[in-house]
Amino acid sequence: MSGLPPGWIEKTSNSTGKKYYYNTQTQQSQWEKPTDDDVKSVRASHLLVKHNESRRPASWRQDKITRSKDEAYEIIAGYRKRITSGEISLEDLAQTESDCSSAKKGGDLGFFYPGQMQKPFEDATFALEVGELSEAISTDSGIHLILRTG
Ligand SMILES: O=C(N[C@H](Cc1nc2ccccc2[nH]1)C(=O)O)c1cc2ccccc2s1
Repeated sequence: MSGLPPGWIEKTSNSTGKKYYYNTQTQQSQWEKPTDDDVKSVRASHLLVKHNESRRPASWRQDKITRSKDEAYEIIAGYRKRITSGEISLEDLAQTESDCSSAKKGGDLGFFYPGQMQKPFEDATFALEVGELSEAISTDSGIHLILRTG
């Protein structure tokens, strides 16, 4: 396709008048036109615990979410211990406990590129190795645990 992958824009060099390409997410620039396979995508599953400051304090499990942000952090810390001890998988725990609509799919969000998810979530996910579990990550949606799967 003639367009550019997400996050890339075309610019013209002031000195040479030549076209070059700039990635607004990574602040990198290059002369070559980026192709889709240049932009890495990642796959992740997550468990979200919303709180009363969440952008949408409601979910499939609770019409009105009233817990505080601190309580949400405590709950996530407890879930993280249970997952890292091997007692339960993130996918199984997300099924019943996640306040995201992805809960039914064990929290699987599928593949995504830079610029598609809220920045703190994206930065945390791209910093993980495949198979690695994040610390508690806060976005406007609530507090997340993220497992990078691809
Ligand atoms: O934004 C979503 N759900 C929101 C909660 C939420 N906020 C998020 C912020 C970053 C990553 C995942 C997130 N999920 C909701 O249900 O209120 C998404 C649900 C799904 C389901 C399948 C694939 C992608 C997505 S993104």
